[in-house]
Amino acid sequence: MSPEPASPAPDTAAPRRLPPPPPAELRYGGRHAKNPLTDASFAQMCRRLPSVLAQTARMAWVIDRRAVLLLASCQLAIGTSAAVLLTATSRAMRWILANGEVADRLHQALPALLVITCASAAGRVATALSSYADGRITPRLTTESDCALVAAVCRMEAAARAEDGCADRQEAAEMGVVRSHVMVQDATRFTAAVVRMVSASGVLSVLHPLLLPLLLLAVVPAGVGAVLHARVSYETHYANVGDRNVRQNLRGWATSVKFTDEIRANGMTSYLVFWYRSISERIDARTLAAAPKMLRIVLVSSAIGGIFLVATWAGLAWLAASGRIEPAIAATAVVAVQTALAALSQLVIYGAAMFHTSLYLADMGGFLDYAAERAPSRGEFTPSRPVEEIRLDEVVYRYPGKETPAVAGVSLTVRSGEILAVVGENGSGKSTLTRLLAAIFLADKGMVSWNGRNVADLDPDSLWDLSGLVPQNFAQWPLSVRDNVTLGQPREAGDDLVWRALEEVGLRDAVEELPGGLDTLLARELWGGTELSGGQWQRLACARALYRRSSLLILDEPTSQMDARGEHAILEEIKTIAAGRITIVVTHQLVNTKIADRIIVMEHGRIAEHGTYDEVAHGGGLFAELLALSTDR
Ligand SMILES: Nc1ncnc2c1ncn2[C@@H]1O[C@H](COP(=O)(O)OP(=O)(O)OP(=O)(O)O)[C@@H](O)[C@H]1O
Repeated sequence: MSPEPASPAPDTAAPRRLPPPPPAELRYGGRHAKNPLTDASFAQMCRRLPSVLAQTARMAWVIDRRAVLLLASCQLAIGTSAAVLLTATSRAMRWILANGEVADRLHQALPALLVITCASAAGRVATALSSYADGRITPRLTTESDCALVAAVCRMEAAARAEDGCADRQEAAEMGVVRSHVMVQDATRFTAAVVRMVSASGVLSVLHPLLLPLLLLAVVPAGVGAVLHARVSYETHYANVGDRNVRQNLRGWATSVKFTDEIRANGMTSYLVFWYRSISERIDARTLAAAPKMLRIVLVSSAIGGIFLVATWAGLAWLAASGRIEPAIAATAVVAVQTALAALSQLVIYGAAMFHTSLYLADMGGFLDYAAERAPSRGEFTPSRPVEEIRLDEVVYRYPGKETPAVAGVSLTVRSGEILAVVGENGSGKSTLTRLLAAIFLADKGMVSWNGRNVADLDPDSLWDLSGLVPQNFAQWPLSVRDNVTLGQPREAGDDLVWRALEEVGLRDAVEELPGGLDTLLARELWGGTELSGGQWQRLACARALYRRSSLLILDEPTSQMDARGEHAILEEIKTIAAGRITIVVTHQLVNTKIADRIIVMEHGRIAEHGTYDEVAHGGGLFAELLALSTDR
């Protein structure tokens, strides 16, 4: 007897591990937008400040006019109190430094001292009121910017979101929202500094014309330094946009409860931590590389400013020592120089901050314009109800950046009451076809029409009012069960319709068992939330589409996670309600296509076969081959 052939030994030796690959290098700079700093000169940057101020004022004015008026009055009060304070100081000094009895001199100086006290108090009150006004504007300003950004992204054409660089632009725009937290505060402090500086300079010029130019020379280098500093900082930010976008995305995935199992059971934790750290360190490296440059800017500008400041004090000492100004005037000049110096420093700091903010606001404004240009610019016709017929004529659609079209010349007509099944191998264009049928994408070539009218001429909101879609990757909204079904569009019949939709997908019992019934929050990661199983979530996604009772119902792999009972229930329901609507079912479960009146088989973006179940199952083509493979076990 010949020996049994030895079966191959199981491969028990663990393959040698290699170090994980570093995260891909992503660069935003220059490819998708122009760095605004490339050609910006210092003068151009300074010229930008009034427009930033005006932009801030305009944005704030829309939000709270009274608070803006209060802010403006406070700035005026702060400036006036500074001027009054300096003038009164000069008067008080004259008496205090005069000859005579101390009591007499103090008595004479008393009115001026009282004015100083009142001016200081008024200045403080105005400062307090101005931060109150800022507190009234800033939160709403940030909310407005944030909401504008979210709305712009939500309203863009779906196809535009796939454009190269769209996500990076969006990430850059997010920084504009972050900076809107400080823009009013920076603008307020900047204008307060301007007003205070003007008052102090006025007083100083009156005291001696030489003092002001010297003082300006002391602060201008700091101003140039601060703006150059902001420029380097923004350049670093700009270089980091791409990496920050990816990091932010990966952070969401790595820390989401939804992927906990996959990350752990596939041993991915260390890689994710390594990946996150690597990309963070790369961002840090760019930031740190800019630090010596920033240090040089600060040191050089401070040194030049310091030399001029010493010259200012020396000049003042010389004027006093040579008797060119009285000691009382010299004493006032000391206070005025200090005041003007502090105001100028603030002016420089907040001017640079505003300039810095203006760069981020420009990114945000740029993105909002970009998104507005990509908002649906379709016609305004309202589609006639119900949708009786959808027709595709030689429709072609290619994703941005792809060589070949995902749908490459499809002609098709579907009518109300019909169930159309779409099958085909992965990547053959089934989901893209459903996006074209639902007018989520507009055809690059050819035409999709609803009831004879080109979908490009129809108002998208009224059009989508007539459709219901269960996509392949449906959302698991962190909302209550009720809101997950109604998607924020409750009907007059109230919860009855919600329960009916849940019943139709066989989810009623499970929802009744939830602690809060329809009110249960479906988000385990949120306090008080609970979670459904994968199949239950899919049933809920189907319930959403059924609840809409729409003229067009599209189900893309609606039962892939369901048990046989759930799948059967849903297919039965689809058949029951098919009479009043167009139903499109995309599926890889070929047996499920038996419920369809017609089947189309997609291959490389085209319809390869087309007919009833019996016709395609026995046609000897791709469908028959796939069917045979699905039963070959
Ligand atoms: N957002 C996108 N951006 C770029 N290309 C895309 C995008 N979505 C799909 N594609 C490409 O379009 C082609 C068709 O994809 P589609 O999702 O329509 O296929 P499908 O038949 O639904 O596949 P599956 O059975 O895997 O769901 C594929 O080559 C795919 O890579």
